[in-house]
Amino acid sequence: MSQPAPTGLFLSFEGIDGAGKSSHIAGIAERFRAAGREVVSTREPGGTPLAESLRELVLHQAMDPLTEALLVFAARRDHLQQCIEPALARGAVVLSDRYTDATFAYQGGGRGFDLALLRTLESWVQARVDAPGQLRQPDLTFWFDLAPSIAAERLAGARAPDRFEALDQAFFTRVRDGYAARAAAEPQRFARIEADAPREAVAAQIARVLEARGL
Ligand SMILES: Nc1ncnc2c1ncn2[C@@H]1O[C@H](COP(=O)(O)OP(=O)(O)O)[C@@H](O)[C@H]1O
Ligand SMILES: Cc1cn([C@H]2C[C@H](O)[C@@H](COP(=O)(O)OP(=O)(O)O)O2)c(=O)[nH]c1=O
Repeated sequence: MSQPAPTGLFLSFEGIDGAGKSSHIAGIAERFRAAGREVVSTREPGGTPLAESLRELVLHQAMDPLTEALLVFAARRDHLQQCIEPALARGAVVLSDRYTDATFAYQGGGRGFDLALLRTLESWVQARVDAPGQLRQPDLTFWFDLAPSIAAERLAGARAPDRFEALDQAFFTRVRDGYAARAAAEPQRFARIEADAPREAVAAQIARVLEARGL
């Protein structure tokens, strides 16, 4: 008798720069490993050698908004094909520090790039081979929501800013609005985390979301 296909799980972590998402991913990975799951921790742009090269360009080279959008989607395509899809097919838990919601928030909201064109790129890049007509989207997205003024205070002096982190609070207000619009459009997929809470309280919110979903 053939075995049923393993069930992978795809979680993404989103929010403006400095919202605190990277601080919690290792703990979540540990939770799933302790439950016996294979965990693949990855990030966007990045997650494969080619996509990491594209990340360097996107974060550090000046370019026009269309070039930026095409590069983040090119990186995502390679990441999906080389890393995410094989991991999900093995039944692994994939934890991705950012995914496509970041493109809608940063390139769409922040840069003001045409959302219809982003949706077209999304439909090309994320088309599923195993499920025709469906796009590869996370099963659950944690949105670390935080006022841009607090994020800026956290990041001040914490690390050298890249092309995005150097932008002003008006940019991050538009990025936050971009996330809010994506969350409103897909409320079942999104879990909004009040990220201005202390670290332990943020971790407790995350644990409650996972428990509520039986994860
Ligand atoms: N809940 C929190 N309260 C205060 N500072 C935090 C909190 N979570 C993270 N930080 C700090 O804020 C900065 C940004 O956190 P980080 O996890 O790198 O954010 P992100 O990955 O969302 O950009 C780091 O210096 C981190 O130590
Ligand atoms: C995935 C993605 C990221 N970005 C931006 C958001 C972030 O500013 C940056 C990636 O940085 P981030 O993942 O926050 O890494 P770090 O915490 O190490 O700085 O890339 C986009 O503009 N579009 C995208 O599609």
